[in-house]
Amino acid sequence: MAFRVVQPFPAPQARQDEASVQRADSLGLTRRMRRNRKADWSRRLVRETVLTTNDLIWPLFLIDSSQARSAIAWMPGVDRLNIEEAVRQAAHAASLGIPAIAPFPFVEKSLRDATATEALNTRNLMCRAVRAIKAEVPQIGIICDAALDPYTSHGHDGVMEGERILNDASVHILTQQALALADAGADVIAPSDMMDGRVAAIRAALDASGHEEVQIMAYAAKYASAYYGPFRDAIGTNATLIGDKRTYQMDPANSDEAIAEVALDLEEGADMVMIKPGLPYLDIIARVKDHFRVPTFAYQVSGEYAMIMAASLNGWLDGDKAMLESLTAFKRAGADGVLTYFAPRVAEILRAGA
Ligand SMILES: NCC(=O)CCC(=O)O
Ligand SMILES: [Mg+2]
Repeated sequence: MAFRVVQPFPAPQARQDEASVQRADSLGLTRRMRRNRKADWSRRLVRETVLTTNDLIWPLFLIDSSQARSAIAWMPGVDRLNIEEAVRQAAHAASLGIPAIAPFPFVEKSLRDATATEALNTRNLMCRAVRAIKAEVPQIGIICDAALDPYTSHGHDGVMEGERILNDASVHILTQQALALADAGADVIAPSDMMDGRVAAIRAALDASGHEEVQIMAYAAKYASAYYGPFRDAIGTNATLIGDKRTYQMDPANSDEAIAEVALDLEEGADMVMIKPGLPYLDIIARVKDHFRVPTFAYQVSGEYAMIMAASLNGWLDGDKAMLESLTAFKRAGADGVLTYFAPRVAEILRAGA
C-alpha cells in the first residue's frame, strides 16, 4: 500500500534571500535549551552526573581449579578465576582504582547439599580466596554475599521443608556463614537471600564476635527476576535450581514494598542498601534514594551485562557506549555506586580519559 505524503507547510511561492528566510522563520524564543549543548566544553560544564571509577564494585567468579580461568558461556568476556588469578585480578582492579570487589563461588556439585553445609566450612573456596586477596591486596574492599544458593543441592537461598523455604532456620545458617566470611577478612557482608530478619541477626552476631567494623550492604530490594539467568550459569545453579524464588524475592510489579524492605533493613542495621536488578528498576533506585538519603547501590546483573554484550558482539550496539550510558543512568537515578561486570573495562576507559 502506498502512503499518502502529507505536505506540512505550503510550498514557498517564490524564492527569498537567506536573511529574510531566517528572520521570517525565527520563533523569537527567549529560552533555547540547545545553547548549552552547542560545544563539548559547554556540555561538560553543565553536566549533572559524572561516572567515576570510585562508583564501581566488580563482581567476579571463583572456581577451585588448577586452571587460571574458565569461560562462562552465557557471559562472554567474563571468566571464572582460580584463587591465584583472582588475587592477580584484585591487584589489577586496585591499580585501576576500583574500590571494591564482590567474589562469588562456583561450588563443586559434590559439595552441595540440602542444608548448605559447605557454606560454613572456614576452608571453603570463598574463605580461602578472601584470605589470599586480603593478604596480597589489602587496599581493596571485599564484599561477600551471605547466600546459600551456591551451596544448596536445590539452588535456593534458604533451607527447605518440602516445598517451603524456612525463614528462621535459613537465617541461623546465613549468620554463621557471615561469621566465617568476616573471620576470613570480608570487609562487607551482603545478605542476598531476602529472608526476613537476617540483617539484625547478622549484625548482632558480627558485633558479638569482635566484627563491629564489618559493614552490611543489604540486598534490600531484590526482585524475582529473569535477568539473573547468566549468573546461574556462572555459579552452576541453573542446573540445580528447583522451582523459582518468588516466595522470598520481590514481585517485579511492586514499588511501595521496596520502601518497606529498605526501611526494615536500615532499622536492623544495614550500612548500605542495594536494589537489584538495575536498569529495569531505576524508578526504585530513585525512590529509595529520595526517601532514605542513605548509601544506595544498584546491581547491573548478569542478564543486563549479557544483553549489552550480545548486541555488541552482533554489531547491533556500540557496546562501550551502551555500557557507559547505562552506568551513567544509574548515577542519574541516584545510585552511589554500581556492581557491574564491566567494572575493569569502565575503569580502563575512564583512566584513558574518555
Ligand atoms: N547474589 C548475586 C546475584 O544473584 C547476582 C545476579 C546476577 O548477576 O544476575
Ligand atoms: Mg527484607
